[in-house]
Amino acid sequence: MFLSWRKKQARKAAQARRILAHRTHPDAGRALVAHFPDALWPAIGTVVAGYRAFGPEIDAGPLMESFHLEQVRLALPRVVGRGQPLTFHHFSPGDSLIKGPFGVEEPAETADHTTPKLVLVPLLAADLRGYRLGYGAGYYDMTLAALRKAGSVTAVGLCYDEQIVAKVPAGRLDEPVDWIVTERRAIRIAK
Ligand SMILES: Nc1nc2c(c(=O)[nH]1)N(C=O)[C@@H](CNc1ccc(C(=O)N[C@@H](CCC(=O)O)C(=O)O)cc1)CN2
Ligand SMILES: Nc1ncnc2c1ncn2[C@@H]1O[C@H](COP(=O)(O)OP(=O)(O)OP(=O)(O)O)[C@@H](O)[C@H]1O
Repeated sequence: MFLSWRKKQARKAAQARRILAHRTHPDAGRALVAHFPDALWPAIGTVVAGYRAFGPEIDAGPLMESFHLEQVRLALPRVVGRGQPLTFHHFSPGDSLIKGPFGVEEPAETADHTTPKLVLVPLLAADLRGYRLGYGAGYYDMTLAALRKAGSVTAVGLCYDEQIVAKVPAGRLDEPVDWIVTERRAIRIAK
């Protein structure tokens, strides 16, 4: 069956599961911090891309705040347009943001560009091969492909434990994450 159709079905099931998980674990974003692996904990000055949680996404805020307190440089993505990778821009907690497509908050176009070494990726569903589903626009696939081509980057998917499934439909263009961190554990994806 066509991959796009399988992804659409998987996305539907995953959306329902994520809403339920979000309701069940209101403190999950804080629990993530405790499970973030020491081996990945960024050094002072490292650029880390986070995200502003939208709807039932697991909250990356507490993890980003912990990084900020340790002088890690935070960045957030901006949607440039369909078929184009996201761009990353410096961000500090308290900076004003604007509403982008879907109502996701983003830095203004004028905010300084940066290239992250660590990217926190919001997951809709993921499997133990690191394959993931997102909104379906391919933005993170394109973005990770571009960052990986340009240099070394670590992609850490964040999700509720219930979002991990046996197998996510995946194809040639899908870029797996290197780690998955949930409110319960951290999983290193075997290479
Ligand atoms: N929290 C969070 N931030 C994120 C993402 C995410 O998944 N979660 N993204 C992960 O990709 C990017 C934003 N992703 C988007 C994916 C699709 C559309 C989209 O389909 N927009 C419609 C119009 C929506 C509307 O305004 O009604 C369109 O372009 O047709 C927009 C943003 C960057 N920031
Ligand atoms: N590296 C790429 N270059 C060009 N197009 C791509 C690339 N990666 C994915 N796409 C396209 O993006 C579309 C959506 O991809 P996919 O269904 O994998 O989304 P997703 O992984 O759920 O979304 P996202 O990456 O935004 O979270 C597909 O039509 C796919 O062909």
